[in-house]
Amino acid sequence: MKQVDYIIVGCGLASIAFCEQLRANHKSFMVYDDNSQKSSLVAAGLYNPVVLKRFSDVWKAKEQLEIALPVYNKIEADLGVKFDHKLQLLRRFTSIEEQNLWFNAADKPSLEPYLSIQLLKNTHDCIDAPYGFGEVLHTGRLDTENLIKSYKFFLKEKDTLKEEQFQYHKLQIERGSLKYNEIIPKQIVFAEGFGVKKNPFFSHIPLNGTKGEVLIIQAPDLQIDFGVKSSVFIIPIGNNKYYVGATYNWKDKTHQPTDEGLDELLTKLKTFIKCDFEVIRHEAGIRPTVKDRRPLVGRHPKSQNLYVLNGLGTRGVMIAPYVAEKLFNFIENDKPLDFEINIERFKH
Ligand SMILES: Cc1cc2nc3c(=O)[nH]c(=O)nc-3n(C[C@H](O)[C@H](O)[C@H](O)COP(=O)(O)OP(=O)(O)OC[C@H]3O[C@@H](n4cnc5c(N)ncnc54)[C@H](O)[C@@H]3O)c2cc1C
Repeated sequence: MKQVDYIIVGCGLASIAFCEQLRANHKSFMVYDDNSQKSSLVAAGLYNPVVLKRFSDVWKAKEQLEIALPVYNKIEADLGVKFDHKLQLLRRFTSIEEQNLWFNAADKPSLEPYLSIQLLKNTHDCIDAPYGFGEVLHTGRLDTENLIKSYKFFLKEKDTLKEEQFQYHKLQIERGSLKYNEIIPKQIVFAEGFGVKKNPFFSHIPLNGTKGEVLIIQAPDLQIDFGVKSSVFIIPIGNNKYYVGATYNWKDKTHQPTDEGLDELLTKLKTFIKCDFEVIRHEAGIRPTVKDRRPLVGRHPKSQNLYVLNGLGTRGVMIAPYVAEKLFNFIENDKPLDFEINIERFKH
């Protein structure tokens, strides 16, 4: 038998952020991951404090970035791997009206630090952008695939990762004590993303799930070192490769990439990219989205030592460290959870 402070189910962005809380506070833990969900792996990993469709601010963007970036930078330092890449991000305008909306938004105090008031002209032959671009400031890309692979390796070396399915029916709960196979944890945090749908303890939480498909393309003539947001994102990832994404599908909950997804991405991409390219990867994942667009964090209504950390939606990179800190302080320091992230907000 092995006693640990925590079991964590899942090894995506939510789990990694919570593990970092545990490491910082000298708690022992064991992580289970079965590779059943792909959201964190296929994510573009962008962190960007502005909703670029409507030019509005992202919920608690400043606070989240202030917490998130030091967490990722600490992991980089501890693991000796670089994941956080600063990225210049340009919003392609499609009309004069859109340019005007941008400059109006840039006047708002909450957006002023993030929207440059310079109109950038297009100087690249391979891009069609007659109305130019606006630059979003303080943006970057977390290489989530590299982060997760490296983090799993790091956990494995410390014998704190089991690459297997957590089987809910094997969890024994007796008079408040937990036992799972040979592990006796004080608490369990479930961070399974869309996989929580199979979790009998938290299957009631209102997680919708939104499938997203993405492409990696090879485009030697494109030669850009900045990201462009138009009807889709195109983001340079090195060696003439670019990440293109993403689709939003609320009905299909499978992980398979589809012909429809491919068509949609290519059609949108070709509206503003004018050079040849080759698709070298096509992938899909399910974002753990929630109707009110807020995370799902909290304690099981009956079993006091079971917790959930989920609902990171379309912005897991920025939100994960923020909610992980909130959950840790709730469990260990009795700090109440904000109503807007607490699963109790859905109690009737
Ligand atoms: C196409 C796409 C693009 C995106 N782009 C961005 C972006 O640019 N920026 C951004 O911030 N966010 C982006 N996101 C959203 C982001 O990916 C999510 O918010 C985030 O990854 C959710 O992380 P998670 O850890 O909650 O869930 P997941 O990443 O789904 O991780 C859950 C983990 O739990 C494991 N698991 C589940 N059940 C079990 C079980 N029973 N036993 C063991 N393990 C289990 C799974 O294998 C998985 O590893 C994107 C998502 C998609 C799909």
